[in-house]
Amino acid sequence: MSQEFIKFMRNRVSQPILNEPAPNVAEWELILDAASRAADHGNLKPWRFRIYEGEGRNQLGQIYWRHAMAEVESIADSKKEAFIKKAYRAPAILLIYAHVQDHSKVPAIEQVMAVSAAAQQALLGLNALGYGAIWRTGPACFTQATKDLLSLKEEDQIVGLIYVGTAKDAGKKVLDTKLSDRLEWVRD
Ligand SMILES: Cc1cc2nc3c(=O)[nH]c(=O)nc-3n(C[C@H](O)[C@H](O)[C@H](O)COP(=O)(O)O)c2cc1C
Repeated sequence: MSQEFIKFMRNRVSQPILNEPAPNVAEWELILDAASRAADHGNLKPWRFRIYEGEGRNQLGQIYWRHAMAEVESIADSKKEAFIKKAYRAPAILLIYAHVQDHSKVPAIEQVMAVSAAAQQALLGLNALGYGAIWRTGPACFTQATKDLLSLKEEDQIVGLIYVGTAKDAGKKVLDTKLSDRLEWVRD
């Protein structure tokens, strides 16, 4: 098991082209329950998950569009369709965000880090059940306008939108990690 698991992690890839099916409810619960075992200082469970699927994706697309209208001066109405379509690039989209609490020992950054760890666990869990996924963000994830449109609180922090489905290209090349350029040992 251990070598297999290491190999599984080592060969993880993101999948940009995603078709049906996406996980069913039981699979989502299994994956997100496992993701909820991410390292978590203070056991705050700062992660929050929201899944957009089916016509629910329209709500997200509308948010993409309304955000663009708020941010870009004189954006043409003809662009609306393209923004809505962004939310239909995968059969399901997992919004993962941190619900950051005021805490004497666990600063906000650590809470966001814990949610980031949960997002990575979710990626691995999705892959383990045979689904493809890609973690996306973008500047729009970090504006108060987006938080308002998503009905998030001011102190919340979006960590990612994970697009999920079944990979079109299951044989995507796994890149070299170039670990040796990034690893140092301190021995004496
Ligand atoms: C926080 C975060 C945000 C990301 N945002 C985007 C994004 O908006 N668009 C994108 O194409 N890739 C984004 N990526 C990168 C992809 O998720 C993916 O890692 C990258 O395409 C490399 O593919 P690989 O995971 O197969 O090596 C993001 C990754 C992280 C960790």
